Amino acid sequence: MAWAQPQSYSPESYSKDSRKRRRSQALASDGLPLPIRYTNVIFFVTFLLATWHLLIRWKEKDLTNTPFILFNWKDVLALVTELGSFVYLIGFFGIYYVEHAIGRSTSEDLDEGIAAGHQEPVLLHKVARSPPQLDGRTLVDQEDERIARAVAVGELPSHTLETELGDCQRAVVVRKRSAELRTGRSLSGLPLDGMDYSTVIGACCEMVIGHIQIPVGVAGPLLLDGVEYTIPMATTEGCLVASTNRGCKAIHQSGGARSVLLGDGMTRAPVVRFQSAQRAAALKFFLEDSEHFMTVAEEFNRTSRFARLQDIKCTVAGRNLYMRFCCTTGDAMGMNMVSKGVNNVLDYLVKAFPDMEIISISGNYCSDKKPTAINWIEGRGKSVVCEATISGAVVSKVLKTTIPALVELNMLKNLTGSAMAGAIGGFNAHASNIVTALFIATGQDPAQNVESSQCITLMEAANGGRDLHVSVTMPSLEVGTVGGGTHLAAQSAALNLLGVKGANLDRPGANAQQLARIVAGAVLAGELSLMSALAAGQLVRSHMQFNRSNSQLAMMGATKAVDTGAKDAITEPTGECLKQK
Ligand SMILES: CC(C)(COP(=O)([O-])OP(=O)([O-])OC[C@H]1O[C@@H](n2cnc3c(N)ncnc32)[C@H](O)[C@@H]1OP(=O)([O-])[O-])[C@@H](O)C(=O)NCCC(=O)NCCSC(=O)C[C@@](C)(O)CC(=O)[O-]
Ligand SMILES: NC(=O)C1=CN([C@@H]2O[C@H](COP(=O)(O)OP(=O)(O)OC[C@H]3O[C@@H](n4cnc5c(N)ncnc54)[C@H](OP(=O)(O)O)[C@@H]3O)[C@@H](O)[C@H]2O)C=CC1
Repeated sequence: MAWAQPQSYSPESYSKDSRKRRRSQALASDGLPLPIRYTNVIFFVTFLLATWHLLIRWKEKDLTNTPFILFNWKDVLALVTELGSFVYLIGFFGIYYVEHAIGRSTSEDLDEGIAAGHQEPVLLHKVARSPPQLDGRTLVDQEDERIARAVAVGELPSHTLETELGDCQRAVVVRKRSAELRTGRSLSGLPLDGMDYSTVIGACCEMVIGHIQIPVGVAGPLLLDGVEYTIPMATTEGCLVASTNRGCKAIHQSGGARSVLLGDGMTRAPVVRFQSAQRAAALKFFLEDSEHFMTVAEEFNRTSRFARLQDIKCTVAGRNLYMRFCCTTGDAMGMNMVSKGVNNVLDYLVKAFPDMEIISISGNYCSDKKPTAINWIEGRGKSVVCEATISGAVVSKVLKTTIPALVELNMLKNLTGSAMAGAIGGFNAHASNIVTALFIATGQDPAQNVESSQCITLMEAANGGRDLHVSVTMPSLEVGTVGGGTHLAAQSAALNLLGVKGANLDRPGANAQQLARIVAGAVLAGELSLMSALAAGQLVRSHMQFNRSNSQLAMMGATKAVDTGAKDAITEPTGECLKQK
């Protein structure tokens, strides 16, 4: 079996480069969005000038026997400047460099790495104890095969490989091999090459053994709010990209789609318990008081430069209280940010309400990764509505159906059918298809497709029946352009294709909001096309063409042979099975 040659990564060079990069890219503050290296120089020079002026004046007054407390306007200005610069230098310059000189906690390092648009192999910094040994040799000097065997039999913990070897790429090679040895099953189809695993560890995945390939297609151009977008979609469902592409064409030929951002706020809802329902209600009323809200918001906001508390919605169940904190999160999707902020608030609240028992930081009233009515009604992440007016000619020529057929189908399927099924936000044909393909392509959290796909699709005849008005309303689109998997090379390329890569430096949050609009626009295209295919009785035929090709059929034949005969046995020479019985 051909093994990838591990690249060598030096922990020292990582930490030096990253610190330098962070120092050069960090901003002074929200209110002073200049790189910290410039503000440091400006305030340092101002401090020196003011000091120099005051010293000269002091000498003059001494010589002329003028009382020191007689100030002219220049002296007052110099004093104020001196004080201001001093506060800045202590508050920012001092703390910033002291923090970096003494080293920061892993999580803060990670936060800053992400802020700078990079992920760091944070675990690598920690190798500072005596090097681990295997058969009397230091681990790094051992053969990969020997280390893999040690991991396979439990002699060496698998999850410490990155730290012990100080090399993410090599750790992945060794772990993959150890999984083969332990199970006796081949992983030859799982690629190792083509991914920089140092960007994964400490940010996206643990116990890494490779990466999965998902084809990425493009649909479009999608004409949305006057701008053309090429939509990257990662999917294994043949026909999906073709369908979205057709929807984009119909929208484009009808003058484009328009979108409106209705709301923006990520939520986290802890559950706390009291001795009585009365006490639970007391905290609810406390938080509903605007003065208390301001104090709580201060506690929350100090945990991030971007997360800003907007609202707390409380509900009582017996003696338990659920508090749904909602905040803006800049260009990040925001789950870590909102959780960090809520943690701080809980620390504060427990001092004011010592009888409050914190059950969990998440009480499912948030609601993350579950289909719920609260997200559907209140919204979560970005709430977007997107619409288009499709001309009758395009409906018949591009979509191969009629306006009355689409309107009737929408009513009977997306509204009545979904109501009969008891749907929560599932009043659409396949919003999740487009949401998930775009989520995977752009590094979103794929599990959040659950609530992000909540959507109501509406279709009505317009302009006296000559045109079709179509819209999608999506209250819970949870997307970000920084954080999570957005920094990985492939995902970041997809964001770049859409023109929303990374943080928006001029208007923090604008990139993530734009991404949400694009997702809604692509869903509109997908809805139009699938609904048309259903109305025209085209669905099965199109899937036979794009989703069950000849090569697929051949593979299905092969699967039959497997079903009747040999199991998915190992074919690669992976050695004997070392699985512990
Ligand atoms: C497949 C089509 C688009 C053919 O549709 P068509 O109208 O026969 O195709 P056409 O050859 O006349 O081409 C029309 C346009 O479609 C696009 N198009 C056409 N072919 C391609 C292609 N190969 N690659 C890229 N784009 C393609 C392209 O824009 C093209 O214009 P052109 O560029 O030629 O000027 C149509 O039949 C269709 O949309 N079918 C529906 C498929 C679909 O939406 N599948 C989604 C999954 S279904 C599911 O999972 C959810 C479900 C169904 O269970 C949910 C529920 O309960 O409802
Ligand atoms: N903790 C949880 O309960 C859950 C976590 N997740 C996971 O959380 C991750 C996403 O969390 P999320 O909070 O979005 O991301 P991150 O945890 O990656 O946090 C975003 C970081 O980027 C910084 N940042 C820099 N520029 C910006 C900008 N313009 N706007 C916003 N932030 C900026 C933030 O700074 P600052 O430090 O100043 O805020 C913060 O440090 C995903 O991996 C997801 O899978 C998913 C669900 C639940």
